[in-house]
Amino acid sequence: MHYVSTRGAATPLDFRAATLAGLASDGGLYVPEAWPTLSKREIAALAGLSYAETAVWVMTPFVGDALSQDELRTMCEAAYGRFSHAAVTPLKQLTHQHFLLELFHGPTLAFKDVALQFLGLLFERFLAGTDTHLTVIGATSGDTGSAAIDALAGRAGVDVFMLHPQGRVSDVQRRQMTTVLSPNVHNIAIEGDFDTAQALVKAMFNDRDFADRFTLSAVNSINWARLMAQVVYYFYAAVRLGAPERAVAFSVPTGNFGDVFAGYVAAQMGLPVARLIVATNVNDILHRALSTGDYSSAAVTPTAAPSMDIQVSSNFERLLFDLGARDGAALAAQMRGFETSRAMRLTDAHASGAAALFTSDAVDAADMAEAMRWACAETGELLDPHTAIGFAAARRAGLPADVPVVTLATAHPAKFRESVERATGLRPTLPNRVGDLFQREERYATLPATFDAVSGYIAERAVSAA
Ligand SMILES: Cc1ncc(COP(=O)(O)O)c(C=O)c1O
Ligand SMILES: N[C@@H](CCOP(=O)(O)O)C(=O)O
Repeated sequence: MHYVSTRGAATPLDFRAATLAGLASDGGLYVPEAWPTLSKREIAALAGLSYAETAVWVMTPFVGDALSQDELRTMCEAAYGRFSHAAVTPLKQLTHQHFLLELFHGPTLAFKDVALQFLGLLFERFLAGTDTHLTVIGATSGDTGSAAIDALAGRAGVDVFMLHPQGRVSDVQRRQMTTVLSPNVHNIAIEGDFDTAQALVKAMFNDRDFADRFTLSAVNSINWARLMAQVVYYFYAAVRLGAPERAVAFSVPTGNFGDVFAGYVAAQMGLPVARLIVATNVNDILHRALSTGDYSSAAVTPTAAPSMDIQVSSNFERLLFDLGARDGAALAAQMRGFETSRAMRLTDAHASGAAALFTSDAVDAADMAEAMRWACAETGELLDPHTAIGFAAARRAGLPADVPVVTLATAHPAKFRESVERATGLRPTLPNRVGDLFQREERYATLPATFDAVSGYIAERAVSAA
């Protein structure tokens, strides 16, 4: 399997090289040269398999010969062995039609652990026996950062520099990052929003001298391996609800469009997906794009669902590439225009292709709180603000009653205790596994949101390849 860039100009890479590279050298994102498919019989055979074994079968076609199947199995067992629930991502039924897929039983209590526990092991495996030292740079609106740090802290051959928007993540999210004091972990609070942090990360990748000097790599969903590992839980949930004989809909709280793009990949692989509901908060660029064709970015509004406070959704580029006949040169021109004007209109092919699978909705603060109250009163479940947005969109999507609708529960409610308590009157308790988070020492730098400040800080601390 080879990976091509959405902007068409970078050399195609195999799985190992694409994983280590993160972003393509032409500024695009890697996608498989073609979607592998699973037959109906192969999908049916996933029923009853453990999560780790499901992951082996879903990821094998993407990995190609970069790992033997036994190696892949050992890595999946180790990654998912760290989850606190035997099912890894359990399904919970809320009503006749609605289900929650709980993705927050990993070490840092959000869905990012599902991919990052695996990615940490992949980096270790691919670096073993080489003298390469990776400088991982990432941007987080709260959850990717802690999951990546948990997966990479103390690992040989890797330093991680994680940028978060100062004051715009919850206190639990911040502490999960800043209390990890391993020498290879470097937290940076930037004086700006998540979009600015993500743009700085991309700018450092696009500075080829800098990228080569420090052997940059990515843990955000710009890294294909992240998305590949997220495809697995769509299969895992759907076969439990009757796939491949029955189509299942998913409602996905969305910011950077990575999680829901993984659902799109599952559908391309042959999973019968009735609908993908893209649920945003008031930072609704994706809802506007999918409902009106207007992909134009406004200033980010801070909300109670801070991990989705995003107005430039990096993985949307992957969808545009696939729906636009994989014309990298045309997309590169379109993306350059967007980078200058922060505005873009979807083509007819983009709009009609997206409409075939995606529905979208933007959920405001009042409707989010109402979804939390309803779930608590009627089902006894405490939803975190992101999950509540997905659930609100799922309930008002109006899908036929015989279509099961699975809302991805992307974070544990205790990560957002204040918001949950405000809506429901109940304060979720932090699971024991996060321990004495509020007693630990914090360490992070605060920097202006400029390329020079951040790249200079990294250059002083990262290991140079030269
Ligand atoms: C808890 C939570 N829910 C939803 C999202 C949105 O996911 P994505 O960025 O993949 O669209 C994020 C951030 O990525 C998150 O941390
Ligand atoms: N919500 C994310 C933002 C980064 O998304 P990613 O999936 O591209 O890593 C976060 O919590 O950091």
